[in-house]
Amino acid sequence: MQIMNELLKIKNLSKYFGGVKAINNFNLTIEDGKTHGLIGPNGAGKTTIFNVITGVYKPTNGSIIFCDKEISGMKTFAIAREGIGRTFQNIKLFSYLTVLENVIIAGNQDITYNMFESFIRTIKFRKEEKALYEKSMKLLEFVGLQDMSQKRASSLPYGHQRKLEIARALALNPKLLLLDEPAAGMNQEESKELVSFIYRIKEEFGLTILIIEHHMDVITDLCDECTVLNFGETIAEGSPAQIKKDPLVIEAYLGEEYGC
Ligand SMILES: Nc1ncnc2c1ncn2[C@@H]1O[C@H](COP(=O)(O)OP(=O)(O)OP(=O)(O)O)[C@@H](O)[C@H]1O
Repeated sequence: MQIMNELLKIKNLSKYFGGVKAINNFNLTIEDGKTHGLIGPNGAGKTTIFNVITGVYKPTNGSIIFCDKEISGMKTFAIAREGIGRTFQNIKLFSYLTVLENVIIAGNQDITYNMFESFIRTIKFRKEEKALYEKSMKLLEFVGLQDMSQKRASSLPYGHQRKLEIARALALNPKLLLLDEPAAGMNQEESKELVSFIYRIKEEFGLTILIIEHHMDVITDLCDECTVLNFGETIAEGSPAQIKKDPLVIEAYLGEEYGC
């Protein structure tokens, strides 16, 4: 029997905002190399799960083990350094900086020189700056934005801003990538293109992916497994084909047209 590595293990996770139980006793295991979908109606708690995993919120209860290490309660930058990158439902970029500067800032964790070394421009400083520039340009090339490297981030069309956000997440050298509704606002053709793009990223960077998405076609095409949430609790888990047949999921989320 093949033994898979558990990259992420969430145990009995809860996050309450006053009386609102945004997540209640949530459990999830993702094996290395898999793509896992997180779906459910608006307000089900999906983004809160991303925010707790990435340290934006401290959990009320529970544990998050990433690469055999407890990360719940750690600061956001420390969690990113452990190897978790993310994109946001509402794109978050430094809109007044250039496309290249946005990626360079995200990749800053590779830098080891100190302020004095940068002030006198030591060989170490110049070497690391060059490496960071080259890495950032390579990432931009990978996502197809190399010709726009000097443009302001805010001037890019929406689809390109999404790709820039992914390049920024990749600059962190993640093992796990969290994608929050990457196909939001896309038509069917654009979402198909996004699916191929995500497959390409996965292969090139050897990533494991947790994705929140309302487009069921994207979930079906990409995910090995999915978890369906409603009111902060898991109502179903399984392959996309299994959950599409689940009466609870049809009732709470998908509606009758998905029922098989
Ligand atoms: N900072 C906060 N303060 C208070 N309540 C919050 C906060 N963040 C989220 N919530 C509440 O937690 C619940 C889950 O919200 P969350 O944004 O995680 O849902 P979601 O499944 O991501 O929804 P959507 O699909 O609309 O993005 C909602 O009731 C929301 O109002």
